[in-house]
Amino acid sequence: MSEPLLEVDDLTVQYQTDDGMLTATSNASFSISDGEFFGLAGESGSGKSTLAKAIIGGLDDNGQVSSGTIKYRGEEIQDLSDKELSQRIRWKEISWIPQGAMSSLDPLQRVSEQALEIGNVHTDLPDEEIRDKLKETFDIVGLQESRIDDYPHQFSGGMQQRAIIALALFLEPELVIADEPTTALDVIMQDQIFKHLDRLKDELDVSLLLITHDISVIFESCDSVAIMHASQIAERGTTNAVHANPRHPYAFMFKEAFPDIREPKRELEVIEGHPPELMGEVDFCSFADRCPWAAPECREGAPPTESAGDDDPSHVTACVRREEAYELYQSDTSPVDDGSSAQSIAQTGEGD
Ligand SMILES: Nc1ncnc2c1ncn2[C@@H]1O[C@H](COP(=O)(O)OP(=O)(O)OP(=O)(O)O)[C@@H](O)[C@H]1O
Repeated sequence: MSEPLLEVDDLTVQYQTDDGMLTATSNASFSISDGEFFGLAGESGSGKSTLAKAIIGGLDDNGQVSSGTIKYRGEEIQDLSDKELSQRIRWKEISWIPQGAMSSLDPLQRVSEQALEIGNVHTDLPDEEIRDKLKETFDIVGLQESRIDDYPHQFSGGMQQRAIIALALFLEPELVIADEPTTALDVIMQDQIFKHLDRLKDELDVSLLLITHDISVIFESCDSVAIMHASQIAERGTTNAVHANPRHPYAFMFKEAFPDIREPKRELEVIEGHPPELMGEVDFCSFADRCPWAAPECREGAPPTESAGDDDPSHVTACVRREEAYELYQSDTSPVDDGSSAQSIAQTGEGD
């Protein structure tokens, strides 16, 4: 099998705070292949943006990769200097659409001028070639080539977002990291953006790391998915396997918290409680306090990441009760409560 494009292995990222070390990402592992669309989902504060920033070398000054590796085409890049990352990796190999990117467009500069600035820093290409590349990408994201010299305010919100995607793509990177690229847009605009992302897959063979709190978007547009809760990857695998057969309580409850076009209309799940404060090492399941099925061992060590037990070898979950939790959940949410509900098991301690 060919080497993955990006391989994140056992990655822990921490921030120095006044109260000590905060762990934002704990022992995260996943890989992305050429042309693969990979979705990273989880609620706010789960560590998604931190992972993205660690990959691109854009952590805040108080952040650090404490352990683990990030390999790009087999080369470890987590310790590269900012200069090396800028010269060799950023924009040309991996580009990044940060959260709130719409405000990152400079209102005083034409989009083409912003592209020239990026192109001049990261490549030796002549200006005319940079402009040509931008025109080609404008076309792919559904903007008229003639509009590369417009100012951002001459575009609608959805068009601005597509201009940002064009800026992330025009140097033909292998991997685009898009952090909540459609959050500020209405549903129709979101839909248009995702149609254009599909074209990227077909026409450019680019890989995508799509970060969003909205897992329904990932189920519609990605090949694989990882679901994060409070620094830990709870579950990951192909989108089809995780959609059909979620094993981690956070994975299935989170899935049920969003509408799903593949399924009949239903009430949306509400996940009670809040993620814990993660000071120091996360040597327990970070979902245990919110999980109705938590067993004592969930708090006695970080749960090992193990096969979810289906046909997808990449489908893994970090739950010690992975074999029974979903059945417990279903019996709990079924209309007839026969006394074996998850809540009653959690309350009586039976079944542990
Ligand atoms: N510079 C920082 N200093 C201290 N803590 C930080 C810093 N940046 C992020 N954090 C903390 O790290 C944790 C993970 O944050 P992160 O932004 O990576 O999560 P996220 O899943 O991307 O959330 P969101 O979708 O809201 O951006 C949170 O507890 C957050 O408060």
